[in-house]
Amino acid sequence: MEKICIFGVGLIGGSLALALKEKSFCRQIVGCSRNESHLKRAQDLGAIDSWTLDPCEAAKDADLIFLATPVGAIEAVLKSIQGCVSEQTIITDGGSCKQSVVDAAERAFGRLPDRFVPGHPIAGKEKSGVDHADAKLYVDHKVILTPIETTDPTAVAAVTEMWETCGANVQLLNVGQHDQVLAATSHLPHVLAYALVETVANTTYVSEIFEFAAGGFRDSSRVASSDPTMWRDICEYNRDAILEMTSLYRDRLESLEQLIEAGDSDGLFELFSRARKVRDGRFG
Ligand SMILES: NC(=O)c1ccc[n+]([C@@H]2O[C@H](COP(=O)([O-])OP(=O)(O)OC[C@H]3O[C@@H](n4cnc5c(N)ncnc54)[C@H](O)[C@@H]3O)[C@@H](O)[C@H]2O)c1
Ligand SMILES: O=C(O)C(=O)C[C@]1(C(=O)O)C=C[C@@H](O)C=C1
Repeated sequence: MEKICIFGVGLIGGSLALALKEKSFCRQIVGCSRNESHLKRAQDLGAIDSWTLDPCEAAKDADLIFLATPVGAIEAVLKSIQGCVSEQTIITDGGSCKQSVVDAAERAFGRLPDRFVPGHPIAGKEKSGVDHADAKLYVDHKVILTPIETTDPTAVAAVTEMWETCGANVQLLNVGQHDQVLAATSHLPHVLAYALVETVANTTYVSEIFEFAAGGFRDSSRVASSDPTMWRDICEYNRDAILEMTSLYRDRLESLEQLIEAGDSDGLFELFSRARKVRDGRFG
């Protein structure tokens, strides 16, 4: 490819840029966002060759555009390039929920462009910004693409090749499946981690709790250090699937509370053993 354009050169966009540069996947990578200092930093770190604050300037002549802003900004970005992007240009994204991105693209273009390939790398960190970008972030991680019936298969193949160049394994899912599965595996754990830290932060012994916290609290709360804008947007744009999971979780927590309250040691042992078996069976 000649030119790749990345909107939002933070952790996800910056990591993609670094990986593609390492493999010489394209001749030039152009960054675009609203924040000049982020773009300058991305250029200093060697993630992008050049940058502009003008979306049309960035998108013009691009072979591929990657959207790596928070999901709530995707519609505005698409609207800003809608009149200046070639029909041949492949557009893809890394947003954490997919129905909202498909809806945003339909609103921006009037219909989902055939060469728009919704995507989501299942890799990341609780740190955001290009300073935390890493060329190896996607190695041996899955990337989910959620094309619809009208998506051009050659665009899907090109996006697949791009991710495989970064060392990722690409899999296809439909949009609804993606949003439900990710609500369970990623969005619920983040909501729980934020709630856990909020719970602890409002207890009397908060300073002692942080002082004496070892692996348990650190591991369970790690993702509460994630970017609040990103997670605000995900909760807004995958609302229904997340609420379904929080409701199931609340029921399970209540059953657990009842077992503890009743001193039901057999019940507790069975529940913990079942959960451990399920987790060990998949993650070892
Ligand atoms: N962080 C993760 O672990 C992770 C993993 C997979 C997918 N994602 C998704 O990737 C996307 C980016 O996340 P990130 O962690 O790289 O965030 P980040 O904060 O590191 O980077 C986001 C970038 O977008 C830019 N930006 C914000 N609003 C913009 C706008 N209106 N127009 C143009 N640029 C704008 C910011 O300047 C920033 O450089 C999000 O949609 C997120 O849901 C994140
Ligand atoms: O490892 C982490 O810190 C992450 O939060 C990564 C993680 C996840 O939940 O697994 C976060 C959001 C994504 O959209 C994909 C990956």
